[in-house]
Amino acid sequence: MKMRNPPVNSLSLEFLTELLISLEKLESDKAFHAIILTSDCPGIFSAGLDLMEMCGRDPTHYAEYWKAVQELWLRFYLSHLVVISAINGVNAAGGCLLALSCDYRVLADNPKYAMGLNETLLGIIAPFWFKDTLVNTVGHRTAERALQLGLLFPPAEALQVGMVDKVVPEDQVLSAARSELAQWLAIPGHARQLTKSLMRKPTADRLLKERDADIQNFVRFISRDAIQKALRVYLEKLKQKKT
Ligand SMILES: CCCCCC/C=C/CC(=O)SCCNC(=O)CCNC(=O)[C@H](O)C(C)(C)COP(=O)(O)OP(=O)(O)OC[C@H]1O[C@@H](n2cnc3c(N)ncnc32)[C@H](O)[C@@H]1OP(=O)(O)O
Repeated sequence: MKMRNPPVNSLSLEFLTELLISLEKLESDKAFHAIILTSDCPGIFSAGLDLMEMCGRDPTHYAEYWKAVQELWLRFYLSHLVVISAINGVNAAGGCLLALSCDYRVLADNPKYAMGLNETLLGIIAPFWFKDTLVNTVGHRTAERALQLGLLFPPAEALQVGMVDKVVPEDQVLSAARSELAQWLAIPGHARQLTKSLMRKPTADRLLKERDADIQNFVRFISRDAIQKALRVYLEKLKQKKT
């Protein structure tokens, strides 16, 4: 599955919906057993959630958007397919969450390709299920430091903390993901799927139980004047970087 939403694969509502439909199609076709998730945007895996979806819109839109974000995470996190990410670019916040929801992560060895949950740098907060997904991957202490500081880890550090499983030269990201896949596909499917569910269901259930409250909380938070201002300032900084 190659993500293509130029220029930065930001996860707009439309793009989230496309990803969701693609995933559902693959999951419902018995011929498919695995997905390699990668990017078609040079140098960028994903810039995360689309800030334009969270800025200057009305509460109904925020609620619709957040429901789609939740849905995509739940589907990827609990997918019965083997999902491996071949991370071939910088990967921030919501994009990093997508990669963390995969079963295995291969990252291209380029110092520019940092990844992490950098929400605090924008003046916003990673929701509890972003946090849980990170804790499940790197452990509590590393996650606590990474989340508070909004750290984006370059490849060597991402490997060291366990945010990714393998770092390989850039031209080998896909082949390394394919080689890894062979090992996962050699395991009896039902045993692997049930084990995945056993490991992940408690984390997903936390959100499933509180889904509506989580949406309301997001809408309240993102609608605050101070948060809207912080997002506008951040977007403006991104634009000024060019001049
Ligand atoms: C309880 C409440 C909880 C609230 C939780 C909300 C959770 C949010 C999670 C998120 O995912 S927030 C998004 C975090 N993402 C980032 O911080 C990444 C921002 N982007 C970048 O750092 C850079 O763009 C890049 C990815 C490193 C790429 O750099 P590059 O120099 O190649 O491109 P740019 O010139 O910066 O960007 C091109 C173009 O795209 C726009 N853009 C970039 N990122 C986003 C984005 N996330 N959403 C929307 N638009 C984005 C950027 O503004 C440029 O636009 P222009 O019109 O061409 O100037």
